Amino acid sequence: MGTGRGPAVRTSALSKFYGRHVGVVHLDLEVDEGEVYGLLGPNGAGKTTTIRTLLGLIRPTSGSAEVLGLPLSRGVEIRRSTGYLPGDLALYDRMTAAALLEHLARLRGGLDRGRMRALAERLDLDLDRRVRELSRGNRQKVGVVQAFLHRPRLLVLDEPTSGLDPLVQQEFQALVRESQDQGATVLLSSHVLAEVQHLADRVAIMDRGRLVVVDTVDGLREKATKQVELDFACDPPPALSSAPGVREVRVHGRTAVCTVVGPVGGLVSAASAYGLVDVHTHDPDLEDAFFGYLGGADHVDA
Ligand SMILES: Nc1ncnc2c1ncn2[C@@H]1O[C@H](COP(=O)(O)OP(=O)(O)OP(=O)(O)O)[C@@H](O)[C@H]1O
Repeated sequence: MGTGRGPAVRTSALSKFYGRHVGVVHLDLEVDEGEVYGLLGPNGAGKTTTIRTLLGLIRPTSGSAEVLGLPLSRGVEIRRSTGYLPGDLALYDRMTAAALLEHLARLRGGLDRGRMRALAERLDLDLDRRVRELSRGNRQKVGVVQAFLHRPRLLVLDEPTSGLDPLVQQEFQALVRESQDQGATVLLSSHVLAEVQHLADRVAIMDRGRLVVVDTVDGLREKATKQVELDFACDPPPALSSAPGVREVRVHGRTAVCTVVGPVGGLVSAASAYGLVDVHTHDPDLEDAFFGYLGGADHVDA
């Protein structure tokens, strides 16, 4: 949840069309200062368009937004106070990682060499290699270091863990948490639902340029569908399909697999009158919420 310090990002009816093509439509977002906010959605949902618009890198077709209290027309100042990791990271590749990071830091007004070395060490990045010699994941680490290096008030991270191995992803998550502890706001776009689930206070789900829902991770979880497996001593009773929250029942021998929204208590007490032997539930993750909200649409390829 937010900290009540007011929004770090606020958009009002923000729309971006690329000619006739939809980028984002009528977007009303509010990210509180100090919160980690997840932007989730399938390919083409408009996450990158939203991010690039907020940083003043592309102009909205209509609507307005404020980032750190500044209107989008003050993009240079917005970018100076922001650590931005683009999804399509392109780096000067003739320099060593250290030289490139020093160069980028100077453009922002100064380099904390100790912090650069510490971040590189945590992410296991060799600063002395030329960028073009680095693997894709190691280049991504250079992108992560440059985003966090100047301890920005706002971090905007577009698909940040793409290409990072699981250990480095854990370190990245620790970095996000530390930044939040130090007061930073973090806007994080991702296809990796598990990553957002562990980091985000709130999540916005986008689809085809539109905001589908904004909720806390717990709120999404409550509304998500979950699978409940009920084992019976004899054939499962047909009455299960009319129990509270049950959306679907599939029967395999003496087991009924029920798709349920909300608490499972009603289903379990209905089942207990019919020789219920055992219950297994699978805790829903955001993937279930995601599919629930998008109606299980098959265009979702997250
Ligand atoms: N430069 C452009 N010209 C035309 N259409 C564009 C351009 N950039 C983005 N779009 C379109 O805008 C829509 C939103 O794209 P965007 O890149 O913002 O989505 P995304 O959620 O970041 O997707 P992904 O997860 O694939 O990166 C898509 O339909 C895309 O085709």
